[in-house]
Amino acid sequence: MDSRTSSFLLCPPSGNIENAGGVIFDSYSLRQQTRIPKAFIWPRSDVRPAAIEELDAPVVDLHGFFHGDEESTLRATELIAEACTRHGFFQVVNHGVSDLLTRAALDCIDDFFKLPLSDKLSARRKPGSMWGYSGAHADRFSSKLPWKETLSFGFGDGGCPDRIVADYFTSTMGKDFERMGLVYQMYCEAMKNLSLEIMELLAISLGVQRTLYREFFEDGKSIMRCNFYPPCQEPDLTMGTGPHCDPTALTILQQDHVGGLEVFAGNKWRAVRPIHNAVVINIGDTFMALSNGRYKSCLHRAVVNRHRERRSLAFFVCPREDKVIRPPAAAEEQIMGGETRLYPDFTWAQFVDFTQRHYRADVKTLHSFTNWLQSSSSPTDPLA
Ligand SMILES: C=C1C[C@]23C[C@@]1(O)CC[C@H]2[C@]1(C)CCC[C@@](C)(C(=O)O)[C@H]1[C@@H]3C(=O)O
Ligand SMILES: O=C(O)CCC(=O)C(=O)O
Ligand SMILES: [Fe+2]
Repeated sequence: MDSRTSSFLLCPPSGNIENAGGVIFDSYSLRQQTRIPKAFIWPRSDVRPAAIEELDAPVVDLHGFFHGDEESTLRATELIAEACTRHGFFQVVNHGVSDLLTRAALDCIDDFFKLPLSDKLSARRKPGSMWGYSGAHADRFSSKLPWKETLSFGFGDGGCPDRIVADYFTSTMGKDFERMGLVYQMYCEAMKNLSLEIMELLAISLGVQRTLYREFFEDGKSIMRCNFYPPCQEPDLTMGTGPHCDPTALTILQQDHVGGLEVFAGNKWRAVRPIHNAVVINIGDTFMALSNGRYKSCLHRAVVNRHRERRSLAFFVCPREDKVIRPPAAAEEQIMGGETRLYPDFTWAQFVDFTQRHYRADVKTLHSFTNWLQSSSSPTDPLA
């Protein structure tokens, strides 16, 4: 039998495990095989060509902005405007997130993903939920499986006091995870605060009222995702995370020092070298729609390597689910500039539902969603 057809159903000491949604991914047992299963092999067009050059994107120093220095703020917003108009990607330093907290959040990735599989499965994502543990999304997809394990959970809906993350860890995984829950509770609070500061910079860079996007997003419920990418014996055949634009509005990504994030810009894949004390900011589909396409949703992917594990923390900023995504009326002139609308009105609830129940997010999610919305509401649709 071709070794690639061997099932990657884990055969942990406790024997086979079937979950409600299909097979389970156990990177440990997979790594013992000389070849990766066919389900993890991606089309050549997704994996090749490898990135050779590095991405030339600004590293924006937030120190002056945080201290009310108007000239430094203006410089920051000019760098942001140019980067977001081109490829939707920049990095920030002096962002105010404690290095100790960042290190603790990254270390907790190892603490969780190195647990025995049965412990991770106690937190496995349940069908219909975005929260929980997932191995290669093997319970959702049957091909183009990403070589990664993820742990996702929600943060904040404006309610106070917000202990939603800390409570999630203890209620789902038990008292032993209380510290991990507190670390991620504090990390998400820091990410939310930083995201609202970035929203102010985005508003200034677009020439709209400074608090416009802060107010739009401050009562939103964001999504936190811990990514763990095991080493892979055939790294050139698979993807850690395939080419995609984030459907959300803004992503704050903390990567470790290993490297693997790539951005498609200037008609080629470019490597994003990790910068110590910097975090990545990328524009997502929802903010591209809010800006009527002025700011680009960043096309990116994550590759894996043969020898080193890689970890990343992705904080996905979302608006409240019922908020209508359209260029704000108060900024009509600055955003639209007399141009026509590129995208129909939609709510975040509709879009996220599309990515979870109807469509696997990829390089053209917003375009596919727009077509889906319009076809399902067209008068010819008998179900309309
Ligand atoms: C709304 C979302 C869907 C995904 C998580 C996220 O919160 C933002 C990024 C999306 C994703 C990472 C884009 C690539 C494909 C995907 C399936 C993945 O590799 O995890 C996407 C996430 C998802 O769970 O659908
Ligand atoms: O791990 C990375 O560097 C990128 C992950 C990513 O793009 C995502 O989770 O949406
Ligand atoms: Fe992403």
